[in-house]
Amino acid sequence: MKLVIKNLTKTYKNGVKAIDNLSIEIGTGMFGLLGPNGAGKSSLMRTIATLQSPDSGSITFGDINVLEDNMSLRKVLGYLPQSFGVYPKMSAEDLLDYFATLKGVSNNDERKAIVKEVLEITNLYDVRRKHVAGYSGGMKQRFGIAQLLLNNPKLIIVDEPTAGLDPAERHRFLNVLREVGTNCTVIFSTHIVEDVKELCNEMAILNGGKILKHTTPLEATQELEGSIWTKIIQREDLDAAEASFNILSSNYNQDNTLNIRVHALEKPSEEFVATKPQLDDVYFIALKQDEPVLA
Ligand SMILES: Nc1ncnc2c1ncn2[C@@H]1O[C@H](COP(=O)(O)OP(=O)(O)OP(=O)(O)O)[C@@H](O)[C@H]1O
Repeated sequence: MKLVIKNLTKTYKNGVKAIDNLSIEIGTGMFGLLGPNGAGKSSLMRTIATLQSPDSGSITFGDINVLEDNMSLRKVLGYLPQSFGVYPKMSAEDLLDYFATLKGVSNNDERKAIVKEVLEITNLYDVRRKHVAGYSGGMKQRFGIAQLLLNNPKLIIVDEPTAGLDPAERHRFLNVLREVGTNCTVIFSTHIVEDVKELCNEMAILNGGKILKHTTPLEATQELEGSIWTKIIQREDLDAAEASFNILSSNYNQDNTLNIRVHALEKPSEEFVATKPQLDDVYFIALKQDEPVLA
């Protein structure tokens, strides 16, 4: 089923335009919504999840008119907000059983089966009797996925789920999401480029409430083939290099020199070496091109 968003706009009471005439179509699979803090990712996700209304525009999911028929969308929606709040001192198993009851699964055996299934998918079965309140950050996020799977959603929205997770937990979480996302639409927001690279078959870069680019990670990096260059410079030469070249990023080497990455259609100068484009380059170029031009 396809999610189709047309001309969506949302201005908050304080005058911030968080979504700015945004249009996009998202099909089945893992979709990464990448953008810096304040880009409007949460505003967009809350709007799709029917938790807030836009000022104008339309959203449809398959044949559901999302803005006019909130309830139909909620039946097929699984949503994991940025912060899930405080958990009661209940075991994962009991809490999921409770959530399943709230979601209308009244038959005992049916409830037991679905709770077991979601615990297995999220790799929490072995710790099902532990209190969720005592879970690590990564386990809590996986529990968040377990609860949203209870109603067998067709559209899953997860808002910056990897923020604050250590590398091992992040890896485990992404694996769970990958498995879950094989036959439904998953929209996953993040400011971590690596998340999108590892997980998503399609992506958009969002800034200032607008889609700057809608692409696939593969296409986006292929487009830059032959236009990314690196050079090692002395630390004190960075300002001069910034004035002369279109620097996308710079990394310190152990000897205190810097490795700069530059975007240019032709070799910027003799000492530069061509290098393979990365998804970070795509992200930085999109954001740079969106910067206001100062007079
Ligand atoms: N309820 C609100 N009232 C007023 N302004 C808001 C509200 N929610 C968000 N904003 C503002 O709207 C803009 C977009 O915020 P949003 O949270 O959607 O971005 P984000 O990309 O999710 O960022 P983050 O990663 O920091 O959550 C920001 O300038 C933010 O301060």
